[in-house]
Amino acid sequence: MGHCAAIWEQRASFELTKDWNGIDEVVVLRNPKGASVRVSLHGGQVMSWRNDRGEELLFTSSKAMIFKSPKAKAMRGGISVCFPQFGKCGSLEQHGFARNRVWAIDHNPPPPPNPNPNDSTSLGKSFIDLILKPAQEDRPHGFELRLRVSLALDGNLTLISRIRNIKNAKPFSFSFAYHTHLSVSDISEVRIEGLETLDYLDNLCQGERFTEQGDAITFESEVDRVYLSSSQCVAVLDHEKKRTYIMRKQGLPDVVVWNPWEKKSRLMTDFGDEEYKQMLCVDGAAIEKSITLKPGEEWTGRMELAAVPSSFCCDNLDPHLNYF
Ligand SMILES: O=P(O)(O)OC[C@H]1O[C@@H](O)[C@H](O)[C@@H](O)[C@@H]1O
Repeated sequence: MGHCAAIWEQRASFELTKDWNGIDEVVVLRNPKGASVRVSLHGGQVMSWRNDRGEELLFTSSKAMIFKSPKAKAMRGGISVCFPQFGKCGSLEQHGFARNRVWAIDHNPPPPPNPNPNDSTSLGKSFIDLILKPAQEDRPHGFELRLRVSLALDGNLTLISRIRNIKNAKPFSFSFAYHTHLSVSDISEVRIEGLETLDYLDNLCQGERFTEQGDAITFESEVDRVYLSSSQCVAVLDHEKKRTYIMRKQGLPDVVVWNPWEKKSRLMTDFGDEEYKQMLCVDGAAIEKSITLKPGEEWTGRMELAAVPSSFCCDNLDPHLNYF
């Protein structure tokens, strides 16, 4: 294993390339097996995650508007960062400003505050560190948001966000989500495991609280829910593709599940009428209980995604296990 890691580290690299429209920079991470991840500096948004067979694992709308100016909205698809607000719960634009801003590459990120000796976040991985600092008018103002996006040798994608309240700033509170658009073969063939029996807030019923009735979640109409206090592991099973996405998370107790279904899809200008069939949003999030940071404090939210053959899941997945 040590030998493999050494070879991998020599080869680990990322390329910095210009986006298709020549305006926004995109970082491309590759692993030696051919898996890749593309991250835009616009929004710190993950735009693509491909496995070693070149299959795209994230959904992007064919009508997605690619950022055409620094003020452009987030692209419809991939994984975007919702900060400091989730949805419309606050005075800011939907899902906060972080996904609409141009981030910078962080060439010298500070070490994590409480390093875990077993944490191999950077070991054997290709990664990029990005940073977002507040604009003059931003509230909260005293934050620094760091995002590490890494691609492992096994093709797993990990996002680690660290939000710090800088010294001498006022305490502030925020919500957070990794707005994750998974690519699925057919939404009616998909089910989510790991959220059974949980309470959820239903955004289609003014945020009213309900309890899931104990079955895996399947889809036959619009869904827009925030599942509360979930375990660290959630699985999305795609029967037709025989593929399972496994989401492991830390610091992100909630899980948003969203599919606009037919009627709402038609109202979205950057989304095809039929594309709801090929997309499912499952977001690792901290929404119900907002996070509060005093000056000098830091919060970390980590989400790891794996895409494995479904046979792996049946035999090996226990959503209640601690995978970290
Ligand atoms: O169009 P946006 O801003 O990316 O949001 C899409 C959806 O994102 C989900 O996370 C929300 O729960 C939905 O309410 C929202 O409609």
